Amino acid sequence: MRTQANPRAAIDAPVLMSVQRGVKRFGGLCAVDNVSFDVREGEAVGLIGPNGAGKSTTFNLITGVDGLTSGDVFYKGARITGTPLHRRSAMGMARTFQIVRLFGGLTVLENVMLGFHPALVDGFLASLLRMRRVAADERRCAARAMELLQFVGLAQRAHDLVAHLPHGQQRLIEIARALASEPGILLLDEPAAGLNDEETAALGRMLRQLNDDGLTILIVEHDIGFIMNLCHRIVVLDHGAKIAEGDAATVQSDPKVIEAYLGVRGAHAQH
Ligand SMILES: Nc1ncnc2c1ncn2[C@@H]1O[C@H](COP(=O)(O)OP(=O)(O)OP(=O)(O)O)[C@@H](O)[C@H]1O
Repeated sequence: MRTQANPRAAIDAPVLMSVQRGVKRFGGLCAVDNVSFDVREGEAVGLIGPNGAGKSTTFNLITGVDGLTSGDVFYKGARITGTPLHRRSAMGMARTFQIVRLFGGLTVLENVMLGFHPALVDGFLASLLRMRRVAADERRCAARAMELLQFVGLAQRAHDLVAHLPHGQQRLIEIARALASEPGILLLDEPAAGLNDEETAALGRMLRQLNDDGLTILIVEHDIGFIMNLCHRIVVLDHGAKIAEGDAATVQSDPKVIEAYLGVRGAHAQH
C-alpha cells in the first residue's frame, strides 16, 4: 500500500485535471453517470471498478476519444470538454493504450522518437524518407530517446525492430514514447494487462519512480494490488457512478466497494 507521501501530491496541490459531472450515454445506457473527480499535481490516481463499471468510457472522455453527453473536463484550468484528442496531447496529456500501438516495422528507437513534439516528428518522418538524413533536432531527439530507453531498461534493444520484441517490452516502449513528449499528465489504460508478475512489478517500480520525480499519473487498471501500491488516491466506479474515493485503506474498507467487488455481482470479483 502506498504510505510514503509524495510532497508534490499534497492535498492542497493545484488541481491539474478534473472531470465535473461527467455523463456519457450510449442510447438508453448510462455508461458514466454524473462522475466528478480531480487529479492534483504530482498525484498518482487510480480508476477502478468491476467489469462494465465505466472505467474505459471515463478514460475515453478524459483523453478525448469520446465526447461527453453532459458535464466537463478541465486540464490546467482550461475547459477541454470539446477539445480534439490531438490537441489534448499537444497540451501535455500523454496516454498509452489498452492494446499496445506501436509501429512494428520501425526500430525501438524510432518508435520512441515518434513521441516527440509533432513538429519534430514531421521532420523525423521526412528525413526517414530522405534516406534517414539526420538533422540536429533529430540527433537531440535520438539522444533523449536513448535516455528514455535506458530508463525503461531497453537501451540495448534500441535498433531492433519493435515487431521482434515481446509484449512486456513493447508496453515499456509505449511508455517511453509517451514520456518523450514530456507530458504534464500520463494517462495509462490497463498498463499491466498481459504482463507477467515480474514485468508487472518492474512496471510498478518504474511508474512509482516517475511519480516520485513529480509526474502526475492517472491509471485505469484491473490489477487492484498494482493500483494500491502505486496510487495516492483511488476512485471507484460501479454501474457508471462513483461509489468511493480515497486512499487504499479507505476504499478497501468501504462497504460499497466490497459489495461491488464481492457482493451479488461476485462473478466479477476476480478483477
Ligand atoms: N461504444 C459503446 N456503445 C455502447 N455501449 C458501450 C460502449 N462503450 C461502452 N459501453 C457500455 O458502457 C458500459 C461501461 O463500459 P466500460 O468499457 O467503460 O466499462 P469498464 O469499467 O472499462 O469495463 P471493463 O473492466 O470490462 O473494461 C458497459 O455496459 C459497456 O457495455
